[in-house]
Amino acid sequence: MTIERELFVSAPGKVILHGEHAVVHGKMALAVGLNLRTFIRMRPRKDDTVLINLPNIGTKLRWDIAQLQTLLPSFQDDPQKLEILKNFAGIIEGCKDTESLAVLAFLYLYLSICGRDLPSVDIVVWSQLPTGAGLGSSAAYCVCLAAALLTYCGRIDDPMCDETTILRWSQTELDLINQLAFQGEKVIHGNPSGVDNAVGTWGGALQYQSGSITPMERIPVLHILLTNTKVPRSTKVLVAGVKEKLLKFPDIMEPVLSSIHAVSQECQRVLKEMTAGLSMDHYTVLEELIDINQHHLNVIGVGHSSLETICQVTKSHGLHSKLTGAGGGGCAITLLRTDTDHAVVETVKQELTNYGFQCWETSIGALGVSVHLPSSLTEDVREAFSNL
Ligand SMILES: Nc1ncnc2c1ncn2[C@@H]1O[C@H](COP(=O)(O)OP(=O)(O)O)[C@@H](O)[C@H]1O
Ligand SMILES: C[C@@](O)(CCOP(=O)(O)O)CC(=O)O
Ligand SMILES: [Mg+2]
Repeated sequence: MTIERELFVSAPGKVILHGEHAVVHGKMALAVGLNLRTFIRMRPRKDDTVLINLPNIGTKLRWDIAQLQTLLPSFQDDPQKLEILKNFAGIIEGCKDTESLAVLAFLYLYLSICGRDLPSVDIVVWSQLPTGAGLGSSAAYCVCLAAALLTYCGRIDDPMCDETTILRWSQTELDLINQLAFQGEKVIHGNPSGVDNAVGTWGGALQYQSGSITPMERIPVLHILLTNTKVPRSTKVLVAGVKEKLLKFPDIMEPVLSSIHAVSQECQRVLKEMTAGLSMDHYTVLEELIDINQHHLNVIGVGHSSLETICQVTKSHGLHSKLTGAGGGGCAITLLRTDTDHAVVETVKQELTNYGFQCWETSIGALGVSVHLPSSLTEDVREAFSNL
């Protein structure tokens, strides 16, 4: 039974503190939810069509449910036949970004495997996250779609059972959302580790390794400067490049990935120690780990001159930075100490902005995937959706 009301769902972006790329090869990553979110609004329709509006990638189109159903036989044979979905998503509208629509088609058709009818709905996805910048926009998109579609078709409960503001699902339901979102990430990334959709689902801070998710119950409030180089890049291409290098130089690359794993472990130990009593020595270790990991990420081939500029500018002011996410451009994080002079931060932000980068201060840790009452949405989100 599909729900017959407007549904608002959101999921956070993420910052990987340590472990990007190594986590694809079975090492540990530490990742935290980011207070920039992706939102999906789903409204019932009665005309057997699906209206899709994805303003962040400039895509707006309509599918007939009947068109989707023509894909079912081949999809049910082998859901991994993603080319069918990409062709469907691409040819129908000549859309430049078929991955997003292929994810949508994939998740829609997955509902049929659950024995659910394909609902006729109006879907709008709008994000506060820059896409393709290393902040997990793809995962936030997949988590929102998975949660909204599973709720809409009644596969998981509608948490909006009473009129409170932000509600969430049970652990079992969150597991299902995460698994389906991971399938969506495979369409976009090709070979994702699953860390991004895990953080999008559960939020907070977590340790991730080979599918095992360990929430980091208590971590200190870390302030970071997030800088977007605005250099576009594709996570899928970068992940494939690291795999190629690993196959070409296994004896050289494996020790580097193992060292990144050790950096993640040491960072986790220090963060835990900080919750028992914070000292400036802790920050010194965190800064050393950032420098070591950034060096390793350059060695495995995912650095970029724009990221090096961020490292040099911040280092000239005594701050330490590393890329976050797939690298090759996108975003970097800079650790701000509790005793970092605000004037220094402002100077650094100005210098980085002069390079054309976008900077914003934030703190780590954000709520995972959530349902919202329209009245509980913040003004900027309400304003964005009012025009869509
Ligand atoms: N809000 C959105 N609407 C539609 N598609 C999105 C959105 N956010 C992300 N995507 C999809 O995810 C892709 C970016 O994923 P990726 O390369 O992994 O970068 P990121 O670091 O942002 O996760 C986009 O090209 C698009 O296909
Ligand atoms: C590079 C990687 O470790 C993180 C990718 O993050 P993003 O898509 O750039 O936000 C890939 C993965 O873990 O799936
Ligand atoms: Mg991604």
